[in-house]
Amino acid sequence: MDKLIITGGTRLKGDVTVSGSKNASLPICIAAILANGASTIGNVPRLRDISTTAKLLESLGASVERTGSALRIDAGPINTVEATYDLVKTMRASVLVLGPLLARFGRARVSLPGGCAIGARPIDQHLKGLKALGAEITLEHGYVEAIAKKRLKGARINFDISTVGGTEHLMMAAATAKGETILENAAREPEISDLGDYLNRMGAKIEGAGTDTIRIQGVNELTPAAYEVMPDRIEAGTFMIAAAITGGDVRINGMKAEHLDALCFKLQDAGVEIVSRDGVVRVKGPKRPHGVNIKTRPYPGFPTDMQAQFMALMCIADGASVISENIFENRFMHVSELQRFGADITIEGNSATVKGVKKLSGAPVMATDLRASASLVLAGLAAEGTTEIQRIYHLDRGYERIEEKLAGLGARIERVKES
Ligand SMILES: CC(=O)N[C@H]1[C@@H](OP(=O)(O)OP(=O)(O)OC[C@H]2O[C@@H](n3ccc(=O)[nH]c3=O)[C@H](O)[C@@H]2O)O[C@H](CO)[C@@H](O)[C@@H]1O
Ligand SMILES: C=C(OP(=O)(O)O)C(=O)O
Repeated sequence: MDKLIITGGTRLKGDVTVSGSKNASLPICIAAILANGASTIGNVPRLRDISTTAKLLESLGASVERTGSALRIDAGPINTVEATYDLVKTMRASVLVLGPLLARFGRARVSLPGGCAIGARPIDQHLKGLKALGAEITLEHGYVEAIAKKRLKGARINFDISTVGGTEHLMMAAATAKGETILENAAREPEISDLGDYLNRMGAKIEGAGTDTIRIQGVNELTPAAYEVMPDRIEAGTFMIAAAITGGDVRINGMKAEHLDALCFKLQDAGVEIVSRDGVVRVKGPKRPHGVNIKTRPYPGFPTDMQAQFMALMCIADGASVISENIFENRFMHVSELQRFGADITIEGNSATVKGVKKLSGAPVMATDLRASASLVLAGLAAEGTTEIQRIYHLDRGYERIEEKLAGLGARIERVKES
């Protein structure tokens, strides 16, 4: 197992380029199942979750080849409709194969994803929607079995809560259903619009992706298509905080600033300078940020996937901040690790009060989930002395070559094999 060793205290400076979005690549690669042929998906990051997706698609019979940042996914040869526990347990998004398999083959058997470090994460909204489209669903031996005796049929589906995966899942399943589907109270994350654009490129008729009402006119079939995935807004946000927390001056290339408005406003409130021009976002950190409160919300609110990283920044703020997590019930795993750096944080219910300290000091810590790991890297960059982060396989799920990119900005960071 690899670990990261960081010697903190360097102001980051220079240029960094954002990779393709993990959270858009996953549903888009899975949507390729819907066409009987080969789609080429560009700007797909090299990440552990993407290798898991490739393995999952191959386990169904598809062929997946990578050339540079593009994946060619030939879903023509798919001959199995079962996604096993071994694959689904390592990546929750695997459950999204259920709808496309059901739509194309009339049946599917997919392991229940179960909970994970950040919460229980049920899929009731996904299943409610598939049932509304006419699927018969049974749960047995830890698997969801779905059967559609006839072609799925369009329906009006009102989500009880805002769910990104649920919205994506039903867009895929409804794309080839008979008639019209209307998704109400749909999630509005940019990755949903990206999936909608890819599906439309395949011949789907989807309007309103990115708003809370999505209208889908079912088509008879989808055809393979080429597509370029959007930039990763969470990776971009993480680099913004890396600049802010080190008092650095970093130019971030290839990001879409408009996807990160909520984060940008909060960073500016904290005293961070942000200038966006010609597709480049320049971020200059203050001597010391001010304490700022945040509440995580579905898009366009403050993203839960940036909560841990923002908390790392608040650990060295001048003043206190209250950070409320409203999306996942257990997304404060990083708190006990940040405390090892000397951070002053107390948790009450779904809120953490962070009293900024002047300096963090490097410490041995352990990564517990993807964004928690990113917060430890950020704290390590700001801390005095050396930080060792173990279990960084979590980080490799979502950040492409993070140590190389940070080293390119002057960070003293190296990956070593754990003995
Ligand atoms: C691969 C991917 O894109 N992952 C993102 C996606 O996860 P994911 O799609 O799993 O997140 P959801 O938006 O579905 O979950 C939001 C909340 O709804 C709950 N819920 C969800 C579905 C359901 O059927 N029932 C239910 O109760 C979840 O437990 C959670 O508390 O959106 C999250 C919220 O922005 C992000 O943190 C993840 O990075
Ligand atoms: C929680 C995340 O991913 P996933 O939904 O794949 O667990 C994330 O990207 O921060």
